[in-house]
Amino acid sequence: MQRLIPTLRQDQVDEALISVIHSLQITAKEISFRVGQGDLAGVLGSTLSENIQGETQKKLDILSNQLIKDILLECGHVRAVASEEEEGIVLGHENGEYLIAFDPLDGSSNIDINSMVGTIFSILPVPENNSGTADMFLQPGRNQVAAGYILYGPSIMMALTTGKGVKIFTLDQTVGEFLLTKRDLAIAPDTSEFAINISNYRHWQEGMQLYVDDLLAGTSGQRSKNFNMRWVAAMVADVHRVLIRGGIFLYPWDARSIDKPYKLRLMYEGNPMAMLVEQAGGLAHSGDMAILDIQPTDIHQRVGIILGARNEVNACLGYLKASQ
Ligand SMILES: O=P(O)(O)OC[C@H]1O[C@](O)(COP(=O)(O)O)[C@@H](O)[C@@H]1O
Ligand SMILES: [Mg+2]
Ligand SMILES: [Mg+2]
Repeated sequence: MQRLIPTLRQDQVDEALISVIHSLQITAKEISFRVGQGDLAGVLGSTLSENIQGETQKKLDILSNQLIKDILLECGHVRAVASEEEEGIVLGHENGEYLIAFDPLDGSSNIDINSMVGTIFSILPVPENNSGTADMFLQPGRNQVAAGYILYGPSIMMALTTGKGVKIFTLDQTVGEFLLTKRDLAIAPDTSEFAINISNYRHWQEGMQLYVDDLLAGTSGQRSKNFNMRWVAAMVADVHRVLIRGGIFLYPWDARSIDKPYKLRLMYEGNPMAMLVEQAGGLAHSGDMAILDIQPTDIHQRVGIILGARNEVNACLGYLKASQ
């Protein structure tokens, strides 16, 4: 089986970008070791602090953030990083060619129950102005040169796209190398599996409620088809399932809180997952437009997410449109 770095060279990925991905590979090994040790490494549980989103930080959120930041900033090709756990950007090398936005630990609520968590990353080019401010990051996801995630599950996997399809690498813990285990992932256009946190039903727009009503009605409803539901409560794991066996994943607009109508973040959750999904032939939409076409205005902005099987995403958008 082929190793990660030679695979990237074969795909003619730029050496500077390979070096950034190599650094991410190191962080993956460091974090996965600590996740695996769990209580033995004293990494479970919450801290007394909150992040910029006002969410209580888990010990592993902080530790993963620090590890990724330290390792990426040592790589001479990183101009700056932006993280879910950092209010502002952190500058790296003045001549670095890339910007990395990341969610150091996605699915934080799963940490203490020994369930799936992951790291999500988005790699953007440094724009011409190279201003050294957060503005450098405010580029549509379409500009991403690479995106992916590391899933700390029963096995440790890296899903990666550099714009030439999606590949999955699995960490061989006996040699400490990520090996290519799947290539050319393709999401089937139709599905009968959906993922949404249905406890938010009463807060959704009418179109979303009607769409989910029809999924639940199965063969007795308009869709004349039964649907199955899954919810891991870690986007990284729910999207991984969509990439591997198809499906649709939704975290739509909801009216729980006026200043937070969306839960998930654009720069380090929506954009990287949207690039992976589009590269696998699926669709990724916010409810208003393709996620990758959104012009960001803030590194921590939130976004609606409807992604996965092409025909199913279009079916959902049809309900939203019809109820407007
Ligand atoms: O609490 P809910 O509605 O199940 O939300 C789960 C969602 O929240 C998240 O855990 C948010 O990510 P973080 O853990 O990085 O804050 C997503 O991974 C997941 O899809
Ligand atoms: Mg997250
Ligand atoms: Mg997180």
